[in-house]
Order: sequence, then C-alpha cells, then structure tokens
Amino acid sequence: MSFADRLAAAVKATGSVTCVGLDPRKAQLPAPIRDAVSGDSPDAWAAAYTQFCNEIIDVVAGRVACVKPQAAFFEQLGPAGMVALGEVIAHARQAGLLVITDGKRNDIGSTATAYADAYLGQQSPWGSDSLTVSPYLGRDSLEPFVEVCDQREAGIFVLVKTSNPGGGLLQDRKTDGQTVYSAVAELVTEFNSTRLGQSGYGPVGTVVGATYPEQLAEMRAELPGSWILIPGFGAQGGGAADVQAGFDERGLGAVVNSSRHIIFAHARPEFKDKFGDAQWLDAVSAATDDMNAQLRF
Ligand SMILES: O=c1ccn([C@@H]2O[C@H](COP(=O)(O)O)[C@@H](O)[C@H]2O)c(=O)[nH]1
Repeated sequence: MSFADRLAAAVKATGSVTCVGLDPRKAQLPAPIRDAVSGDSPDAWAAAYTQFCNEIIDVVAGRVACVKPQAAFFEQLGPAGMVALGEVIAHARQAGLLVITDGKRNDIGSTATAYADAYLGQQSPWGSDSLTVSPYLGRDSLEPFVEVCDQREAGIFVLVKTSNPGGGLLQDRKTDGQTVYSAVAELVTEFNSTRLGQSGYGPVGTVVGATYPEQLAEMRAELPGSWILIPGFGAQGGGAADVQAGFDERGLGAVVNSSRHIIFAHARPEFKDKFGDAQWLDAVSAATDDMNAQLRF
C-alpha cells in the first residue's frame, strides 16, 4: 500500500491525527532516565535516548497515527546517536507506527539520490516510512526522492511554509505575484498528479506550520493531493483552531506534530502537580489523550 494510503489507514484506525515528535534533549529528560546515565559519554546518552523514545512509542502506539524522530538531537551524539536513531525508527515500525524522519535533507540531484536511498530506499539501513526534505535546490533535487517513493511506497514531506518566525524571509518572497511557498506547492501538486492513491493523496507531502493558519488554509486548497505535516502545535503556540483548515472534508489530509508538549509533558504546569517524575509516562499518556481530544473536529 502506498505511504499516503497507509497514513490514511493509520488515521482511520487510531481515530487520531496526532504525530508525536521524538526530540530527546539531555537537560529535559525525565529524572528517572537522566539520573540513570552514568558519566557523560555519547554511548550512555544514546542508550538513554533510545530508552526514552522507545518507552514513549510503547505508550502512544495504537493511539496516534505516526511519530516523527528529529534527527538533529540524535546527530548531536555523533555515531552513537545515529545508532540510537536507527533503533528508535525500527522500534516504532515494529509497534505499528508510521515514521516520519525529520532530517530536512537534500542536495544536488546525484547526492539527493544517495540521501533518498539512505533513508527510504529498498536497502535503507534506516527503513523510515518517510523523510522531510528541503525544496530549495529545485526540481531535479526532489526527483530522486519521488523516484524512491515510487519504488518502496515511501513518502516525503517537502518544506513549504515552515512554522518558525523567520521562514517568511525567503518563503513569502514573491516572483511574478506568486510566493515562493506557493511555487513549491505547485511543484508538489505536479509530482503527485500521476501518483494519487485510493485515499486521494500522493507520496509527496508538505510541511506547513500551525503558526500560519491563513497560509495553511491557502495551502490546503492549493495542495489537494498532498498530506500536510503541521508542526508548531503546543510549544510554538499553535492550537486546534489554527490547524483545522489543514484537513479535508473527511478529516484526512493532515497530521499535527507536537514534540515538547507531549514528550516532556511531565514538566508542563498542568501536568506537573498531577504526575511526579516517576510517572512521566503517565504524563505523556495524558498529554496524548489531551491532544487527540482537541483535534477531534
Ligand atoms: O516548520 C517546521 C518544520 C519542522 N519542525 C520540527 O517539528 C518539531 C516541533 O517541536 P515542538 O517541540 O512541538 O515545537 C521540531 O522537531 C522541529 O524541528 C518545526 O517545528 N517547524
């Protein structure tokens, strides 16, 4: 089954459009995991990251559509961190969760082919279901990813309108009256046009931030065949009302990511008093329920 159709099936099966972001950070790990790290070696932290993420995966499996490990936090630990990333991806897939690896990769076409093979190809050591990709090297840099998606029924999410305040410097720039983000969306629509699955969606998804609700509505209309990954919910200020326009009339077409507000829920004021440090996974569970409830339109 194509990635787009698998994502639709996951949303329907779980009744959830939540994507749990796996962004482990040393300083914010719950005390039971942080305090068990002996020394300061990358190996010790990598083991802690794997345990932290895998325990979260076990709590949210079957209750959310997908997870999004953020490669940056694993890369910070060097080779040991990359091994941990591989273990987390494998664990999530074994738990039945779709995995969006957030790496924002790309390069010139010949190198993009290597990135596409690395993360999504038949022989990929990562075996991720999908990958976030930057569009700024142009059409020929995206084509290798689309080809690999065709071969392995994988997916990509192309940055269109990112959630950060500074993204507009380039993305909102206009040429011949069209914004750069709209030009990227046009290219994505073209790639998907011959690849739409039963769900009505193709393998080339997009990223549009919850922090830009007007542009999200605009992009939903311009991107009829593209799953939209919506980051920026929770810690960055986006709320349920901001993401509503990202969905189609069936409640499909978008998944909403939250990282810090779910995985570090034990430190949020509304959960802190209710759950002690030892119950950090109960806080993750409660935050997941809360987000699912908020996004049941
Ligand atoms: O436009 C974008 C693209 C990616 N991200 C990533 O999503 C998560 C958000 O984490 P929160 O803790 O929920 O803020 C993080 O991995 C970002 O790198 C994004 O925020 N915006």
